Amino acid sequence: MSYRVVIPAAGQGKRMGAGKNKLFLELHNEPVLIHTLKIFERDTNCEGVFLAINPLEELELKETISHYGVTKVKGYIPGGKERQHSVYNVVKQLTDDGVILVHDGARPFLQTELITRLVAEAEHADGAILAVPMKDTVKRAQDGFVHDTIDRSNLWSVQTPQAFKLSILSEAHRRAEEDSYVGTDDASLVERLNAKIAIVEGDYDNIKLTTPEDLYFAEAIIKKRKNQL
Ligand SMILES: Nc1ccn([C@@H]2O[C@H](COP(=O)(O)OP(=O)(O)OP(=O)(O)O)[C@@H](O)[C@H]2O)c(=O)n1
Ligand SMILES: C[C@](O)(CO)[C@H](O)COP(=O)(O)O
Repeated sequence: MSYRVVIPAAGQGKRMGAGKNKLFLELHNEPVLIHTLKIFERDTNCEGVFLAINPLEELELKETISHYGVTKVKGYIPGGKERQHSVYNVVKQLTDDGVILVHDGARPFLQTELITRLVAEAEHADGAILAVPMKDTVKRAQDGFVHDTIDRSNLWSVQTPQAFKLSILSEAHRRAEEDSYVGTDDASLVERLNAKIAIVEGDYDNIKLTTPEDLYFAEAIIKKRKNQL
């Protein structure tokens, strides 16, 4: 099943502390975003990639993408204040209902077979998301003290991609904007439509590069995969 992918790539990378957009940081001599884009470049089911970007980075981005021979990027759309606004800025530009994946530019280790499984699940629900079972105990705190422990048997650590039909994703964002609701993922907006969203078990390699420690994990994942070749 073919799909298009929206990649929010307009963040500032504040928690990474690199003083620039973390998607330009290099992993084994290639920018993080190129690692991510190559996932979709080699997936024949991907019809096109639409990027939410910082316009100030557009020239550098286009030169980088051209240098690495990435051909599937069909749109460079200015991002917004929050990730949600960046995604919606792109979604508003898309036409023709079909499956849309939203995938963080900061998640460069997605495996193609998970995309295939996710898109298949999205066919039979209002959407589908990748997630992995929570490994740590989760507690709610209040004023610096434990308030309660949340039963983690039904808790998932949510990843991207998240897959939806364009019509549903667009309506979810429109409604959220109308209600001034800001969520941390697209599924939380679609949930507000009382939608049925399938969970597809992802893998723990599909990390989001957020803080400096994640770069160590990234090096280890790349080394592991090179050894598997
Ligand atoms: N206004 C924003 C914020 C984030 N993103 C993108 O959304 C993805 C997930 O966001 P996050 O990991 O939070 O990235 P940053 O916002 O850059 O990180 P920080 O919050 O530490 O600044 C990233 O690919 C980021 O580039 C975006 O397109 N527009
Ligand atoms: C969308 C996401 O990656 C799912 O876990 C996460 O919510 C993004 O959070 P961020 O703070 O915008 O990186």
